[in-house]
Amino acid sequence: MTSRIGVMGGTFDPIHHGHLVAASEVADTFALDEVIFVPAGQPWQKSDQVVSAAEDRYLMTVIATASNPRFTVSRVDVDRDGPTYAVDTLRDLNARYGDKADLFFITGADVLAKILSWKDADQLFGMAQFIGVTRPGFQLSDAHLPADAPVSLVPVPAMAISSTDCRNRVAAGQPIWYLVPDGVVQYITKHHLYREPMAPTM
Ligand SMILES: Nc1ncnc2c1ncn2[C@@H]1O[C@H](COP(=O)(O)OP(=O)(O)OP(=O)(O)O)[C@@H](O)[C@H]1O
Ligand SMILES: O=C(O)c1ccc[n+]([C@@H]2O[C@H](COP(=O)([O-])O)[C@@H](O)[C@H]2O)c1
Repeated sequence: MTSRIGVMGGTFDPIHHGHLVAASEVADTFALDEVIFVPAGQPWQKSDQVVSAAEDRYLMTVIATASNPRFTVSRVDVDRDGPTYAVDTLRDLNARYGDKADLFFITGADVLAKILSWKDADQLFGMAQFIGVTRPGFQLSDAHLPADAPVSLVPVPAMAISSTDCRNRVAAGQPIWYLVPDGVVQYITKHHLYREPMAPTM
């Protein structure tokens, strides 16, 4: 039988409850068997900002998803050298699963609006179905996509949380409890993340 597998790509710096709620809602709506969270290795469209080490972002994603039996984490983008492109992510995952799985690539409304700027954008829609989820402050209609693009637009519970806000709150000494899973708060504290300016990693 063919599995239905969601692919939730992100920088996850840090992963927060907006990511988790979106993945959970899409898994329910589309009867997905699994959602694979895929932390980006080098998110090239964020090259103007400092991004934490991939290993920290990967480990926080593992911690955040550990309690959900349908959630898994892939190292496929973290372990690939160079800028992270979804076309490589989907090629690697399609090579791994072949005909055994249908892939559903999940993005927020802000990211969906930029998808035509991605590497080999013309190939992407043949490699997975795309699911754009609602996100406070962004309009799904901002994504001007080809009429025949395999994109579904899905409302999810509104979570006005961003990784940027979480980082800024930590730097300002404000709490991030309940914005991110408890284990992620503890990881950030233990590893002193976001407390002071970080050297660029790419
Ligand atoms: N609150 C949210 N609701 C719905 N989707 C979200 C939310 N936050 C992030 N996403 C989506 O999750 C994916 C990964 O997002 P990302 O890791 O870049 O988080 P972010 O909060 O947007 O980070 P940053 O503030 O650093 O830009 C993207 O497709 C993004 O649109
Ligand atoms: O393929 C690309 O060129 C591309 C450009 C920007 C973002 N993406 C993917 O979109 C997902 C969300 O990325 P980000 O940077 O918004 O965290 C993640 O899986 C990225 O690899 C992909």
